[in-house]
Amino acid sequence: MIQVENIRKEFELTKKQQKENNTKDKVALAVDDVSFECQPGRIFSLLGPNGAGKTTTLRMLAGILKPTSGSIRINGIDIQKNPNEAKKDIGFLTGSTGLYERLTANEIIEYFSKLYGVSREDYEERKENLYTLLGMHDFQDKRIGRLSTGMKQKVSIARTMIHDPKVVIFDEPTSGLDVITAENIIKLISDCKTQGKTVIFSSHIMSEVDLLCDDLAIIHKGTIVHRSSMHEFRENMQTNSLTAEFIRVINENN
Ligand SMILES: Nc1ncnc2c1ncn2[C@@H]1O[C@H](COP(=O)(O)OP(=O)(O)OP(=O)(O)O)[C@@H](O)[C@H]1O
Repeated sequence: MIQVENIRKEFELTKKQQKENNTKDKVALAVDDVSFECQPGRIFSLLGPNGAGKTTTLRMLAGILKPTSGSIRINGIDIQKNPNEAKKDIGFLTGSTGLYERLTANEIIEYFSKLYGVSREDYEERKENLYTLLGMHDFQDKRIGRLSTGMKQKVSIARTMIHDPKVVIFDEPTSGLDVITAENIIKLISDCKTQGKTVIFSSHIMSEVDLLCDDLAIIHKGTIVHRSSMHEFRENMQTNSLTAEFIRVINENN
């Protein structure tokens, strides 16, 4: 379970950033008073246009960024008070997940499984399942530096899942992937739900959200402008498609 209460994130702007953003403000407010809950066995989608605050929010949930104010609890554990404990339960996938270019996929997956204290038996079994699902056997011994963007994304996903986290946070999980791999990621996310994990992912692809999610929040300019179950969202639509409805909600809050 993820419980988010009134989180806010201000970034201090450098002189250069002030110039680039054409502002005299010393801080930029990226996330403003955001609250929501993600339940185990359900998939929550954080939707929003570019620059809405999705990545910033997810990075705070994963304990990588500190909120300026507000609180986040992962399975009841306050991530700011007990970061190490809370992070044991989290798998976080982001486009900027760093991979050591000189290591192979196998070396990276093994390294992270040891870091999380995964037993040899569990490691072998999970690795085999993930490699099969993601189609990773062919390049498992190649150095990361020689892999394509999509292959690197697969290694990042396997790395995120090797310790079998109870809470899974995916920042635009299918971005940059071919349709076959994207389908496999969708299957992986849906399997997480079956296994009773708490899943949150960010996206701006409505078809993906439609396929997967149980609950959604739409974020715009750092603020939550809609929050409901997917069922309620569909029931109350004022337009004839999910994409049109997403755009309508955004425009209404411009
Ligand atoms: N380190 C930073 N310093 C200053 N401003 C930042 C920083 N990181 C993000 N921002 C600003 O915070 C806002 C939210 O950014 P964020 O990356 O969370 O958006 P997003 O919804 O993930 O966008 P996208 O869909 O384009 O990835 C943007 O206005 C962005 O410019």
